[in-house]
Amino acid sequence: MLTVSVLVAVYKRTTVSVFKAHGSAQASIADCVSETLAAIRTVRSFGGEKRQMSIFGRQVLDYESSGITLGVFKSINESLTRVAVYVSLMALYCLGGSKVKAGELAVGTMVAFIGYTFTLTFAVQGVVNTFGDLRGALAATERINSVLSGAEIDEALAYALEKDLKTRKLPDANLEAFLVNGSDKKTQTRTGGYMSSLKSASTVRSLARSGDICLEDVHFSYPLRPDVEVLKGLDLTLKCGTITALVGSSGAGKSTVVQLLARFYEPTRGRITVAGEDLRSFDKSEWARVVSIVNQEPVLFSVSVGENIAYGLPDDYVSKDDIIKASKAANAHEFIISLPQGYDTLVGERGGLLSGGQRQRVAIARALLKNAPILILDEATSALDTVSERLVQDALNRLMKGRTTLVIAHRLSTVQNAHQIALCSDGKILELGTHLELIEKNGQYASFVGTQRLAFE
Ligand SMILES: Nc1ncnc2c1ncn2[C@@H]1O[C@H](COP(=O)(O)OP(=O)(O)OP(=O)(O)O)[C@@H](O)[C@H]1O
Repeated sequence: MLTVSVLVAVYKRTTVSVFKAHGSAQASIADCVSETLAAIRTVRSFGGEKRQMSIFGRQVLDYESSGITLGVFKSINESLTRVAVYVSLMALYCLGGSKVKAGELAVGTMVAFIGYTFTLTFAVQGVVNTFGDLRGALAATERINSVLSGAEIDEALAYALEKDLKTRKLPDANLEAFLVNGSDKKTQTRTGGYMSSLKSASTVRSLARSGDICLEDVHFSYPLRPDVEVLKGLDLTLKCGTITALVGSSGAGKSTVVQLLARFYEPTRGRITVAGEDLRSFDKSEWARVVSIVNQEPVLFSVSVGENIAYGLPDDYVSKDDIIKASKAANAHEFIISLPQGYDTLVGERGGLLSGGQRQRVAIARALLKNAPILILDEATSALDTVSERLVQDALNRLMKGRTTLVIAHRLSTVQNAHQIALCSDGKILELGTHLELIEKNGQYASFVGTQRLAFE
């Protein structure tokens, strides 16, 4: 038994790295598949199928070889354990037999002893096997912890989610008990403190409806590149209910402004306010309810068209009439009813069964249904056919009406129709005014329009 215990200790030390390698080989395969499928259009457009397949093949082979190493370790452990057990039994038979022969031990006692030894042996073997599984689980947990320890807790989001969980009934009582009561004391104290300083949902909505949005001396560096300042003291006011077009060369920081407005990140210095209130005093999930984002490549989920539109209000009951109303305003109703199952037609992985223009109109319908007072629009650069383009533009015009809109503009028509144009360059706003004002100024915007005119049109 002592031998077995020593073997268990040795096994514990030697197998950690083998379990880890096998676990990470498995994770790499999953990463490769999900990443490839998520970016399947890009893979296709670059003819990268073969490359992705060879990466996948290499990872499967790595998984195979780490699996074989793990199998060898497990077999050695099993063999050694068994050898140790049977050697112990043999010693027991020899020693017991000689004692029985010498008349020092009764046969019954020896048989009972052998019986107990077998029971003990199986129990120890069970422990060793369970221990092996435990090693695997510990290696996986270590990996999860290393990911979690690298991520900073977003207090605003943590608070918002926790509050949401407490107010909503979850279908599974165990899940609810785990999620709601699972947060530790430290988190509760921290979010409790945070909670008291947050504005209510109705205040957020009314401020967003009535106030200007101001970016005041905003500095920002991405967490993964803290030494590179992307925004360097950016000032910009988005007047309530008007359209601001943001233009600038690639890498100027336009998308970064959008990410800060959406509060995917917070400014490293400076602040963003709405009606004079710092956005940081709003609960992040409440802020998300007052901002709609329509991207160049809208993300649709692989459910029905109707469900994709209803996703505009994921927590509310949305009637079919509301969905149809939003679709009509987004010029999407006609094409949706011509689909095989109308609003119940599945759109496929990331909306792959719809055309680019159709996907955009579904996304616009979703935003119309959400009816948020602030709109962020990343205008599509990819060319649509003339009819589709007109339908999308028409739907967008309806969507922008009366909302505080920031549009990353790629078309001359959008820029011309905007109430103001902000030219972003090297993380700052360099020029601000209407199209005519900036053309008259004959500065960077004028030359930008001159050189990019074809791209705009
Ligand atoms: N997640 C990120 N982590 C680190 N750096 C980033 C990240 N996203 C963007 N950047 C960097 O920030 C700078 C500004 O990028 P941003 O995407 O805001 O530019 P942009 O004006 O929107 O460009 P484009 O018109 O090409 O989309 C770039 O130098 C870019 O490399």
